[in-house]
Amino acid sequence: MLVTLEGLDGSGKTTVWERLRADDALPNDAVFTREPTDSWYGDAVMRSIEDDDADSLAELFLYTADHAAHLADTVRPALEDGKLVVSDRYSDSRYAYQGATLGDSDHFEDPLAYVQRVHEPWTRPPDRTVYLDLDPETAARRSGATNKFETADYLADVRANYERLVDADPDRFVQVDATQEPDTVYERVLDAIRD
Ligand SMILES: Nc1ncnc2c1ncn2[C@@H]1O[C@H](COP(=O)(O)OP(=O)(O)OP(=O)(O)O)[C@@H](O)[C@H]1O
Ligand SMILES: Cc1cn([C@H]2C[C@H](O)[C@@H](COP(=O)(O)O)O2)c(=O)[nH]c1=O
Repeated sequence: MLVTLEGLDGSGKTTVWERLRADDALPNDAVFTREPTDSWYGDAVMRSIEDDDADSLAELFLYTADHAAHLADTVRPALEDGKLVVSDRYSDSRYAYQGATLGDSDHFEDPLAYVQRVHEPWTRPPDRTVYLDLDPETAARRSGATNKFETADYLADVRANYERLVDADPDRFVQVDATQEPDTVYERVLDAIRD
């Protein structure tokens, strides 16, 4: 089973993911993974994140290459072994974030739908996605605005894209209010995974 954690920068995904990894409530052979990955594909993505002038379309394909390698090297093998996989960010991050960065492009009428079409023939959709919902101002503040994505204006567009994804697939998404206390957020996420 593939479970993904999604949300704006600063919504608390990594905090929850690290706590899940340390918690014996989940199977002890569960695989904890993340995107961008810890690989040379992920390194290329990180270089792009740090480049304020990176081309948005080129950046989409860097993230997408990282996802393809992540699927081949980590996600599919673990699922074939019957393991639970918990990923901190996954394909919905591309749909929401690159769907927003490509919003200024003349090439696409609906950038989010385009990014989904790029993935559709070969990706492995999550079985459950926990969406940590947070307002863009708090997200920008919590994340420390350390990269070009971490501004309230941009994150407002990303949040609108996440909301569209949640509305389109209500059976897969479980929405958790990320303004709650960390312990409460954690319990809600654990319930969603156990369910
Ligand atoms: N429920 C919460 N309430 C208040 N602060 C929180 C909560 N959860 C996490 N934080 C704090 O917010 C900051 C960002 O948390 P975290 O790194 O887990 O977010 P993230 O979603 O993984 O962000 P990014 O996508 O930028 O990596 C950290 O300082 C963390 O301690
Ligand atoms: C996977 C993925 C990530 N991003 C953005 C979101 C963040 O601002 C950075 C790095 O992610 P982290 O969780 O803060 O380490 O990259 C993106 O735009 N598109 C993606 O597919």
